[in-house]
Amino acid sequence: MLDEAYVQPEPLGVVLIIGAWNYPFVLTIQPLIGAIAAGNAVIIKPSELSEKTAKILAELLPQYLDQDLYAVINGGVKETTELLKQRFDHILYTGNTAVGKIVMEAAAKHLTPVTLELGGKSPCYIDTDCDLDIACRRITWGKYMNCGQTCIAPDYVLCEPSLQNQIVQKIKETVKEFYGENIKESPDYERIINLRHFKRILNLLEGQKIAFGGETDEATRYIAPTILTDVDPEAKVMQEEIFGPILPIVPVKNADEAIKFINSREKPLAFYIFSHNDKLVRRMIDGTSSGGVTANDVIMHFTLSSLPFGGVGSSGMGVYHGKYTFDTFSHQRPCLLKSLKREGANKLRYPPNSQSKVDWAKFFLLKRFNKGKLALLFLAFLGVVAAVLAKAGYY
Ligand SMILES: NC(=O)c1ccc[n+]([C@@H]2O[C@H](COP(=O)([O-])OP(=O)(O)OC[C@H]3O[C@@H](n4cnc5c(N)ncnc54)[C@H](O)[C@@H]3O)[C@@H](O)[C@H]2O)c1
Ligand SMILES: CCCCCCCCCC=O
Repeated sequence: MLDEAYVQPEPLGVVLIIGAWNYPFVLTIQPLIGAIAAGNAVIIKPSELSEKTAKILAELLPQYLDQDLYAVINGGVKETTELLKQRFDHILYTGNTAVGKIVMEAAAKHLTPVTLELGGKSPCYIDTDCDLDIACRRITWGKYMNCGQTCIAPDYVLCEPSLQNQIVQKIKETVKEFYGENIKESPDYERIINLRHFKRILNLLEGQKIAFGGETDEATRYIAPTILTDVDPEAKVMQEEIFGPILPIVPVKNADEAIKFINSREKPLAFYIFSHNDKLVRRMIDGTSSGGVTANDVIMHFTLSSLPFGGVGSSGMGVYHGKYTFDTFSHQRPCLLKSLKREGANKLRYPPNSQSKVDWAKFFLLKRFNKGKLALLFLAFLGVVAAVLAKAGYY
């Protein structure tokens, strides 16, 4: 009561931010803002795959920020491997899980804490009690945005078999509304980042029942918005994060089977559920685990700076966004400021020990007062009297 106790956030020191290519600006600048706010020096390593953004970041940042404190280092695996040999005070890495393990291993050599923003297969459950038109519109937006190359895109849909054909039909209509008759000509429909990823995604289509889309063009790395139906949970397309414009629909009997399905796999970065039934929404949230959740929409939890963003299990560790970025890049230092006066009150903890000291300690630790509210009130009263006396200098 008489001492001062507070938490003082302090900068960690030098922070390394390694970005991914799919949203190369936001995935480096957003953490940078929080790291600067928390008082750190920062090294940014943008992804070499989005080479033009990497170049422009290296050109622009030194024009606005102190070059001694904030540096951009460009390069690929070789340069990043060298960088990771250095000692940092925190590393925030965004990218795939395999490289996440490499980053964590390198960080462990210096006991450097890490925030790993990884990926995974984010499921999307559509309930029968749902406005299918709106659900399919929102899913179409979140799945085909950036050509499916979004960490929190709904990876696959789980629904009762009776919904499957309606979902295909409604997504098909929405794709036409968003991108027109000739999707290839749409200025709003993107392409796959490179040939390696293009081939990887095509490989996932092998042996699948294509209910919509499926057209591809290697020369421009175009893959049409595609839907697969009656997908076998063991199929290749269900074993890895798709990160492309392919939406598998896996029929399940009901919500309980969907929960079991989700829980039998690695913890995803996001979980989506569409339903009018609030109780079901809560039950599915309580019965599963994921980095984040949006109900009756997709992606949008990412946009709220009031919510922490991050993965769990194989989809990552640690969080950022808004104040959470500041916290991630700070040490929360607990400070207790005591006075050198009132030594009498401290005698209880000094030897020689005695039963009476133990009894008094129990008294102050409230052990005796867990039964009656009256006793607690009495103790609070005693505390106030002691504080007043101490302030007045009697103690
Ligand atoms: N959680 C999130 O916020 C988030 C955001 C975007 C992407 N992702 C995930 O990232 C993945 C896609 O990104 P990616 O991994 O293809 O991006 P990427 O290829 O750009 O790699 C990410 C970063 O790791 C570096 N890197 C690559 N190989 C390395 C190695 N061997 N050693 C050290 N550093 C290395 C790259 O230079 C790059 O800066 C997906 O799984 C996606 O879900 C997650
Ligand atoms: C309003 C929509 C904003 C979408 C931003 C999504 C960024 C996802 C980062 C992971 O890939």
